Amino acid sequence: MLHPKNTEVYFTLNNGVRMPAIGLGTANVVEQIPQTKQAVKAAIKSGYRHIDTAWAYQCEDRVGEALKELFEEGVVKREDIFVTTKVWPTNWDRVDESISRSLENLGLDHVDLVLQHWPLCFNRLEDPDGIDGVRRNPYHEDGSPHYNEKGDYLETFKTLEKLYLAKDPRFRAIGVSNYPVEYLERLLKECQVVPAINQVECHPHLPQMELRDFCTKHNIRLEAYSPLGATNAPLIDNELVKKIAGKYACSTQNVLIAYHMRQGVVSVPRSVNPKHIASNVQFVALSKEDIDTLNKFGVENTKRIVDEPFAAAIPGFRENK
Ligand SMILES: NC(=O)C1=CN([C@@H]2O[C@H](COP(=O)(O)OP(=O)(O)OC[C@H]3O[C@@H](n4cnc5c(N)ncnc54)[C@H](O)[C@@H]3O)[C@@H](O)[C@H]2O)C=CC1
Ligand SMILES: O=C1O[C@H](CO)[C@@H](O)[C@@H]1O
Repeated sequence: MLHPKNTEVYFTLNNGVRMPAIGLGTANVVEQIPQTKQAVKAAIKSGYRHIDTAWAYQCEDRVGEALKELFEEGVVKREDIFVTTKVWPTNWDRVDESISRSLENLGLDHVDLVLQHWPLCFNRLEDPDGIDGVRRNPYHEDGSPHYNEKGDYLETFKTLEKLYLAKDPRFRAIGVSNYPVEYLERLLKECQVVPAINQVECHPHLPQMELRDFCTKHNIRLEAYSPLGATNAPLIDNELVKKIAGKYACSTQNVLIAYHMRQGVVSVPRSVNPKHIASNVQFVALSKEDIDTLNKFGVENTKRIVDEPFAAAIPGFRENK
C-alpha cells in the first residue's frame, strides 16, 4: 500500500493548481438534499479536502453552511479545501452572474474550479418551483429539450476564459464537463486557455478510452462523475469488480475509486452516509493488469448510465460513447 488514504493523493492541474484526487459529490437526489450539510461535515472530518457542487444541485447553501461551521470549529481552513462549482446551460450567457450567485450560496469569496456544466444552451423558462425562478431542465410540450437555437455552447467557456485571463479572483482554474472529443477539438482551435478539467461520466462500463487519450495528450485532466454507477451504486455488484476486490480483500467501492486514482483521474463519489463516506477513502494499489482488465471490459460492454434526454444534441451521448 503506497498511501493510507485516497484523501492524501493530489493531482496537479495544467495551471499548477493542486487538486485532491477524490472529492465528495453533492448531486443528491431531492429527498437527500437536506442531508448535504452533515455529509460535507462528515467528509471533511474523514479527511476529504474537495467538494464537488453546482448551482444546479440546489445544495450550495448547505455546502456553505457546513464549511462555515467547519471553519469556525477550526477543523479546516479555507485554503486547505478545494471547491468546484459549475455553470448550468440556462446560465450559458450569464457566466459572471452564475459565479457570483454560486459564491453567494456557498458563502465563499472564491471557489477553486468553475466548470461549464454541459456544452448546451437552454432557454430560461420562468418557473416559481425552479432554481432562482428558472426551470432547471426546460422541455417543450412535445418533450424535446428547450435549446436556445441561437446560442453557441462555446460562448460559455469563452466567457470563463476571458474572466480567467483578466485574473478574476473568484476562481483559480476553469474547465468543462460533458465535452466529447469533437467539442474539445473546436475549443482548442478557438480558445487560448486549455481547460484544466473535463468532468465526464467514467467507470468500468464507460472507460472513455478515446477521450482519455485526447485529454492526456492536451494536458486536460479527466474527472470521473458517477464512479459507482450513479444512484444506488449499481457497479458495486458488478461481477468482475467483485472478483478483483476479492484479490485485494477490499470493497468493490474501493476498487471502483482506485480504478480512477491509479489512472490519474479525479473522482467524486457521492454519499450522505458517514460510514460510506469514510469507507470510500481506503486506497487500493490496483495493478496495471487489473486496470487493463477493467478497461477491456468497458470497451466490450460500453454502457452510459446517466441518461439525460437534454444531452441528445451532444455527439456520442446516445451511442453509449
Ligand atoms: N458534471 C456532471 O454532469 C455530473 C456530475 N456529477 C457529480 O459526480 C458526483 C458523483 O456521481 P453520482 O451520479 O452522484 O453517483 P455515484 O457514482 O457517486 O454514486 C452515488 C450512489 O452511490 C452510493 N454510495 C456511495 N458510497 C457508497 C458505499 N461506500 N457503499 C454503498 N453505496 C455507496 C450513494 O448512496 C449513491 O446512491 C455527483 O454527486 C456530482 O457531484 C454527477 C453527474 C453528472
Ligand atoms: O451534474 C449533474 O447531476 C445530475 C444528475 O446526474 C445531472 O443532470 C447533472 O449533469
